[in-house]
Amino acid sequence: MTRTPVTVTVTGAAGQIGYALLFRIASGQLLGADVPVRLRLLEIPQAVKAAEGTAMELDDGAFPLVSGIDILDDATRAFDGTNIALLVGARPRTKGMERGDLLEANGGIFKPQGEAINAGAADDVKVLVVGNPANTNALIAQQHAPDVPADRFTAMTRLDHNRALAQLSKKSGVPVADLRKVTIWGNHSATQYPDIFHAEVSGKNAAETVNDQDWLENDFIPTVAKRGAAIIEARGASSAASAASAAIDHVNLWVNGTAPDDWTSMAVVSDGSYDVPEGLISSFPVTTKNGKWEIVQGLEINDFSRTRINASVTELSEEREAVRKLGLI
Ligand SMILES: NC(=O)c1ccc[n+]([C@@H]2O[C@H](COP(=O)([O-])OP(=O)(O)OC[C@H]3O[C@@H](n4cnc5c(N)ncnc54)[C@H](O)[C@@H]3O)[C@@H](O)[C@H]2O)c1
Ligand SMILES: O=C(O)C[C@H](O)C(=O)O
Repeated sequence: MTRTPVTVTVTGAAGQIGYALLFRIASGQLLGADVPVRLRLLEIPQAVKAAEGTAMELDDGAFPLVSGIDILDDATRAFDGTNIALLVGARPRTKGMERGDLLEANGGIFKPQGEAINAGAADDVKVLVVGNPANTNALIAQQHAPDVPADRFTAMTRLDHNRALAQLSKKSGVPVADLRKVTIWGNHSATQYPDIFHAEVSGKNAAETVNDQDWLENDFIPTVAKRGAAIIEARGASSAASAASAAIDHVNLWVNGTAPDDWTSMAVVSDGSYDVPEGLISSFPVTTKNGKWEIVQGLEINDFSRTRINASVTELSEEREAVRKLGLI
C-alpha cells in the first residue's frame, strides 16, 4: 500500500460508541476502502486496559487498512499529528438526566482536548464532537484551539438527521434511498428542530406530500427530538451503534462530499446565517466538497420553522453563557 496512512484519534475508545465505531473505521467505512488508517485510542487511565482489549480485537480483525494502533491516556500525545479527531469520550446521560446536567461534568474534558489539538494536530485536522452536550463541547474545544480554523470543529447531528429520515420513510412509505434534504437545526437536544419543509420524497416536496400537520407537530418532531431519551429508556443505555454509524456518515460526507442533489446536517460554527448568532455551534443544512463544508443559503423559513429554530438557538446561547460562567470558555 503506497498511500500515507491517515491518523484518526478516537477518544472514549473503550466506551460503547468507541466499540462500535473503531471496527467501522478499521474496515474503511470512515474514509474509503483504499485509505489506510493509523488509529490512536485515547482513554482515561482507568479504562486503558479495556481499550487494550478493544485493540486486541482490532488486531484479530486483521484489517488490511490498519497500519498501527496506539493506546494512550495523554491527550497531547493522542492528538499529535492527528488528521481526524473523533471526540466521543464523555459521561453519557443516564435515565432522568437532561443534557444540560452534563455541561459541567463534560466541559472540563473538552478544554484540555482543544488545547492538545491546538498544540499538535495536523494542519488539515477535522474534529467531530460526539460527546454530549456535543454542540457546546465543540464550542469549548474550538475556543481553546485559536490556531486551528474554527470551521474544523463540528458536532454531530447526523444521528438526528438519520432518525428524521427513518421516520419520514415510515410515514411516506418511501425508502430512505429516495429521500433528500432533511434538515436538523439547532442543538443536539430535545429542542432541536427536524425540518421537512425543504425535504424531498421521491423528488417531491416532503411536507406537501405528507400533508399532515398533526403528525408533523405531534409525532415526527417529538419522536426525532426525544429519540435519544427513548433509546435510553428502552436499552438502559444511550444509543451506541446508531451513534457510531452517524459519526461514520458525518466524517465520510465531510471528507468525500455530499451528493449534488442532497445535503447533510452538521453542527458548525455560525456565520450569522439564518439569524443564528455568530460563533455558536449550531446545526444547519450543509453541503460538502473537497473536504470543506458550506451552509446551504437562501432557504425560505416559514413562521412555524422560525419559532422552533429560535427556541433551539436560544438554548445554545444559554449553554454558551453557562460555560462562560463556569470559566470553560
Ligand atoms: N451526538 C450524538 O448524537 C450522541 C449520540 C449518542 C451518544 N452521545 C454521547 O457520546 C458520549 C459517549 O457515549 P458512550 O455510550 O460511548 O459512553 P461510554 O460511557 O460507554 O463511554 C465513554 C468513554 O469515554 C471515556 N472517557 C471519559 N473521559 C474521557 C477523557 N477525558 N478522555 C478520553 N476518554 C474519556 C470513558 O472512560 C468511557 O470509556 C456520551 O457523552 C453520549 O451522551 C452523543
Ligand atoms: O440523548 C442522549 O443523551 C444520547 C444521545 O445524544 C442520543 O441522541 O441518542
